[in-house]
Amino acid sequence: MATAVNGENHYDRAEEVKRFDALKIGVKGLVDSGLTTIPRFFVHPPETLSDLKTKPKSVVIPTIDLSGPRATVVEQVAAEPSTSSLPTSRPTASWRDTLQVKLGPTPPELENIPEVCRDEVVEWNKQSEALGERLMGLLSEGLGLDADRLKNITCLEARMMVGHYYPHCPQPDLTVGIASHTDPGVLTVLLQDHIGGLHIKHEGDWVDVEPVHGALVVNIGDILQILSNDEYTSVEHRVLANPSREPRVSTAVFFNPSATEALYGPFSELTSPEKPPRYRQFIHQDYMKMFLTKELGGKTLTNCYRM
Ligand SMILES: O=C(O)CCC(=O)C(=O)O
Ligand SMILES: [Fe+2]
Repeated sequence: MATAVNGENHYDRAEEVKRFDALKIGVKGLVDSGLTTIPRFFVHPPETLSDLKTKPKSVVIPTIDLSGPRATVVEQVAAEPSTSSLPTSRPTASWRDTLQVKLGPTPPELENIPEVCRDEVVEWNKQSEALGERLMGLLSEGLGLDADRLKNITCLEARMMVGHYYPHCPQPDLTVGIASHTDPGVLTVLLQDHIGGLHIKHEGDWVDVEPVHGALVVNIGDILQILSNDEYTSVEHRVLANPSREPRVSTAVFFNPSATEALYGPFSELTSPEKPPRYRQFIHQDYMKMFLTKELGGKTLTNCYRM
């Protein structure tokens, strides 16, 4: 809504967002209503939009075959390229709808899941739990630690599944599907469909993560970067607003520690006088509170605890 203040157009963004939320139609509802221009509160600032038009660099993102010999897989996992630049948080509206389901150690609460995909959610919960355990074993071994090291500090126990729906965006140059961020947890297992639009930052450039049929995308999160004392680096990523007529759907399973009152910091086995810890220790629930209340003042979680 535009109201005249001192003869100038005053835009009350918070009020507009509130009115949109109250409609409870989501972005899909807007698109279904035949909208051809996007509401102003979805328009991102020029600093976000300027590099959307730069063609992403073509870099082959390695696909690791988990059925290969264990030592080879560990080597491949440990040698993964890391990103060098760090994002700032810019909380702005995104052109997508989401559905969140809390997973293990308790089973998903079925009443929150639309009936049409309950069986799939329950099955993917099982599969992703097993996959998460395998990946954490490989990532632990990649650090030269016991395969159970991450599991033993509860990194498998608090999982969250998020379903993203990115409908067609009539003005994809003015907004984003998800703004640039790093995932705050230990790791994320992402299943994307064939539409595309996911970018990661690699050596300062945006790189397109082209969908590979039958492959999952695994993101290192901020906690794993801290635990590994920077041996692994959390990956900055974003999703473009979807220009295609066909909606894009993705499912992310986030792995987080369940020991909310425990202290986390770089693994002591990885630090020494020559390799001092690069991060302060923190209590996990303080960390999550900072993430959820966005008290980061434009910093990433890794930057907050970096010494
Ligand atoms: O939809 C995607 O491909 C990415 C989703 C994502 O980055 C997230 O949920 O944190
Ligand atoms: Fe993410």
